[in-house]
Formats: sequence, C-alpha cells, structure tokens
Amino acid sequence: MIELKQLTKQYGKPGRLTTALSGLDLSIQKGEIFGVIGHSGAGKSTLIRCMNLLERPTSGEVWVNGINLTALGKKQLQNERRKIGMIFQHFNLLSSATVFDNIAFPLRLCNTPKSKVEQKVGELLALVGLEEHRHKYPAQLSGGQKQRVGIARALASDPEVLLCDEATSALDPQTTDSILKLLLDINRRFNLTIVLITHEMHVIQSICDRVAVIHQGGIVEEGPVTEVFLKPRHEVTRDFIRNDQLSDGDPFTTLSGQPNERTVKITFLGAKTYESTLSDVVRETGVTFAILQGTISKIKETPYGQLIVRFEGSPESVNQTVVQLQKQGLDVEVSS
Ligand SMILES: Nc1ncnc2c1ncn2[C@@H]1O[C@H](COP(=O)(O)OP(=O)(O)OP(=O)(O)O)[C@@H](O)[C@H]1O
Repeated sequence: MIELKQLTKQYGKPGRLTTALSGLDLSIQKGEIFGVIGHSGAGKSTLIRCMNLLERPTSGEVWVNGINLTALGKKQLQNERRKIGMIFQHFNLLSSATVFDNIAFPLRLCNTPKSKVEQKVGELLALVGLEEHRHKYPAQLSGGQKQRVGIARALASDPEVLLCDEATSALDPQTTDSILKLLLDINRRFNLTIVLITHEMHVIQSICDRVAVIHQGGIVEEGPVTEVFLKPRHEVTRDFIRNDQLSDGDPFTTLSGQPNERTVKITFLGAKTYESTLSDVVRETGVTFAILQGTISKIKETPYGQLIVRFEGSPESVNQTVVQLQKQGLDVEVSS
C-alpha cells in the first residue's frame, strides 16, 4: 500500500546539511494501523510529510497504491494526494469558518455540487459525533472536538490512507483515548490504512497493528506491536517501554540471585494470560516463587501478562520449572 524506498531527506545548504532521514525503507499494508514511534528530532514528522510529498525527499521513492508519487507531475500529484488524508497535532482548522465549512472545504475545492456537499458533510458530522456543533467556530470547541473536525475534513474526499501527525499529542489522556477509539472505528468501517506518528508508547499499544521505531533518521526496529512491545531488541525501544510503564528499575536486570535462586521473566500472550499455568507447574516441581514485578494489560485487543519472578529451589527443580513453562507455550527468559 505504502512503500518507501531508500528515502533520504536533508535540510539546509551544502556544508550545513541536516540529515533528517537517511536511506529509509518501509512497507505498510492496506487496512493496517501502522505506528511510527521515535524521540524528538528522530525524523517522524519528516517521514510522515514525505508520504504525501508535503515534504519532497532529497532522494528515494514514495509509492502509494502502486503509484510512484515522486515521479508524478504537479497535476497528477494533486489527484493522488486527494486519496491521502492528513490530520495534525494542532488541528490546522480555518478559524474563520464554521465546523460545517471546515469539513466542506476539500469538497468545495473540487467543485462538488451543493446538495452532495450537504449530504456528505452531514454523514461525516454523524460519524465523528459533532452534529450539534455544525454551526460553531473552532474557538468554541474543545481540543478533542477540533480533532474530530480535522478527522471529518480528512475523510471528506474518501481517502484510502489517513496520515496522523502526532494527532493526540495536544490532548489529555481521556480525550486521547476517545480519538484513538474513533480512529480504530474508522479503520474497521472503511478498511482505511492509517499511519500515525507519536512519541507515546500508549498510542501504539492501544490501536496499532505494527510499529516501527525511528532513531536518527533510520528504522531501528519494526514488527507486530505484540512482538516489539514484549521483546524489544533496540535500546531506544526499551526506553519507550520503560518510560511508559513508569518503572524505576527492572528487577530482572538489577537483581542478582543466590545460588538456589533464579530470576525469570515470564511472558503470557492471548488466552494464556488468564490460565493457571504458573501455579500448576510450580505445584508439580515443588519450586516456590516471589513476584518482583508484574503487568497484565492489552495490546490492542490481545491480552498479555509479564511477570518477573524469583524462583527458589534446587537447581534441577528450577530448571525443570523453566522447561515446563516453555513447554506450555510461555516465553521464559532466565536472568544471567
Ligand atoms: N525545515 C527544516 N529545516 C531544517 N532542519 C529541519 C527542518 N525540519 C526538520 N529539521 C531537522 O530534521 C531532523 C528531524 O526532524 P523532525 O521534525 O522530522 O523530527 P521529529 O521526530 O518529528 O521531532 P519532534 O517529535 O520534535 O517533532 C531534526 O534534526 C530537525 O532539526
């Protein structure tokens, strides 16, 4: 659906160049919600703005729906851009236009008949839950309502892709969740491909199917959110997860065990999260355990659990416990 090939973007003049993206490759499938996470300055905004050529890459190609946007002339690019909606952190609404007129703007731009504009904007207002606010101006709306207008406006031209540039970063946690829910609903109803950039792991965890971690203009880790979130490989990814869980130290890496103790990290995914595997196995092997840290939560709709426990028992019975847990399909990592 979206293919970025060897994308490079440099700003500035020769001799004083900043490289925002360096030879980045990325592939996003139709109908998925794809998140890009990275720290400030990593290149997120540049990346998402290159996807509709709001920002022209210095080199490389941007393919959307089988069309190489980077090779198109002005007119053709304008046509293709209509299929790519975008929403922004600060909403970018026209302050002197009503909610209705903001949403109608892209339709009027391409000379849509008045009755069709009325009908389409009416449908979009219902979709984003703003029917009662159609005559208000942006200044009379809350942040969440403004973003709903932004979403409705982005959907007016029936796009195939929706790009979200830090769309919830200016909102409080509750409003963020309601906007994320709306995006998920739109994704499912219309099979709309959604690409979002964020610096918040919570956003990725709530609605994304896959995630890429961007650092210094390149992708350092990429995969299904369940994999990247539960088994982060890159230090930057681990950083995001640690900060998100507000943990002030990981007992898995900071505690050293006694000879008859072993610290292990057990990861439960899906239905296994709610099964009694751990207590069944230790009852059999005679090992005792203390829970040092634990989380049970969801990644999108998939439940998961992660426990850091200290097993105590003979080395043989502890080893047997680990093997048994793995046999039951749990992911068990033993601290070295
Ligand atoms: N118009 C510009 N001119 C010069 N340098 C720029 C421009 N836009 C971005 N940069 C630089 O490119 C790099 C990537 O910036 P970008 O805004 O894409 O990062 P980001 O991950 O979106 O950061 P943030 O989360 O702070 O918005 C940074 O070093 C930034 O200073």
